[in-house]
Amino acid sequence: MKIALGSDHGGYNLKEAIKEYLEEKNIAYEDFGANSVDSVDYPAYGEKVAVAVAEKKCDYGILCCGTGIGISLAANKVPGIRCAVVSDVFSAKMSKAHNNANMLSLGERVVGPGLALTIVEAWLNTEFEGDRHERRVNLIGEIEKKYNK
Ligand SMILES: O=C(CO)[C@H](O)[C@H](O)COP(=O)(O)O
Repeated sequence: MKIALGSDHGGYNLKEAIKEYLEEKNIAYEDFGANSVDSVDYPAYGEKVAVAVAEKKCDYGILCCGTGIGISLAANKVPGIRCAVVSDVFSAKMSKAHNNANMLSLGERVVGPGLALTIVEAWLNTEFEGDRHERRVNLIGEIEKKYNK
């Protein structure tokens, strides 16, 4: 399993903490930046990570910005991406189990590092349940196709 990671300046420190966590767990990752807390614009980082996931260069993507919102909005513009902004463990599990989210987005200004890493662990360790949820996820894909012409 390989994880694509990205952040803006507002999520940089959380991204670094997630890198440490992944290293401890021997999970491979690729860091698409940002590379410091110097101010940058989040859409480029959301896009880079989303493209790596959509093109299957990485299995999953994890994004961080101040709230997790802006960078996820950018990622969700890339076809095939289902990026969930999450700040609790239940939603993290459900975003994978029911929504088959292939990307997770966290807000460094919203969740502390302890909770954020618990969310990452829960998300990575939850499987998509398929069945009726597969039908619904496919319907999301149909909407995407309808408007991406
Ligand atoms: O959360 C974010 C986007 O959703 C950004 O991290 C946040 O907007 C950056 O703000 P600032 O430039 O004031 O540090």
